[in-house]
Amino acid sequence: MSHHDSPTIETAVETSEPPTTRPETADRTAIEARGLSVSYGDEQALQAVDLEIPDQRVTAIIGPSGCGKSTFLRCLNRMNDLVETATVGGELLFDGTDVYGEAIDPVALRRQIGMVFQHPNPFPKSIYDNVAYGLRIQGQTDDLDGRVREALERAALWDEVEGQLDKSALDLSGGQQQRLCIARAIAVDPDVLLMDEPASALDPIATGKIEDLIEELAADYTVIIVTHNMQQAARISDRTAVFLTGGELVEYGDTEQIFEDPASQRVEDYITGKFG
Ligand SMILES: Nc1ncnc2c1ncn2[C@@H]1O[C@H](COP(=O)(O)OP(=O)(O)OP(=O)(O)O)[C@@H](O)[C@H]1O
Repeated sequence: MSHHDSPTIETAVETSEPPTTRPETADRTAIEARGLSVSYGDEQALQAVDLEIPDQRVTAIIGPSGCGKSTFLRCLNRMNDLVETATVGGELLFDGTDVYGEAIDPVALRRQIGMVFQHPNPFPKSIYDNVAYGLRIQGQTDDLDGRVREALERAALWDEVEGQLDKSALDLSGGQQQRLCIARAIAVDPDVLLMDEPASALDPIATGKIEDLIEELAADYTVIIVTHNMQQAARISDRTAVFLTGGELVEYGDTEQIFEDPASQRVEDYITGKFG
């Protein structure tokens, strides 16, 4: 731990505004990693990560390319199961239950821990059918219209698509497609939303809408976002975890503290753009 004599670190971000206005209630832990390690074959991608992620907050995962951000995210809903060479060690608890324990059904887990990807990936179906998809699979078809509408409202898309739900999802703009993917993810009422660079393929206006939406979603969901964009992490997250090369979690804390007064010199160098 290094200490700074002067608080005047020139960071690349503007952090004078508090990132959220949500009431500060005692944080409940939604996800806890204890010594979580991941390797792909011989290559270690995460090194014994200890991390407690609070419920109903936005947690940002930042760090340079290849530092294991996506790997960490993909552990949380066991997407790494789909990578043959991946081995996972240590412990990962979701609401106190071992995510890699025998009692866990990965399909059921992914219903509780939804995911939104970098590039919007709606199905080549209507707007309605995209949102209804998971609900139909789960047999939750009573008041389907109402549920579809509610998900679109929560994803801040309803006003733009009302009256045209039969239109193909592929005819929407990129930003609308991403909000549709968020609607599709929240329609099945998950607890956690994982977002892997959800705005990096979007223009600034569409990005702003996604950022506003993410802050709103944290009222109901635990949101974990991987981003390359430090200003974005500073704007929308409550907590920030900084991973550095080799899959090491170097620092984790309140976003304001991480950006204004990081404990680690390496994190300060990364945030101020000295590398990465
Ligand atoms: N499916 C895979 N098979 C083998 N190696 C992988 C696989 N996925 C990731 N890796 C390796 O694991 C390390 C961490 O990758 P990961 O994608 O988690 O990093 P990241 O921080 O998300 O990177 P980026 O910011 O570039 O998306 C990298 O060295 C990467 O090459």
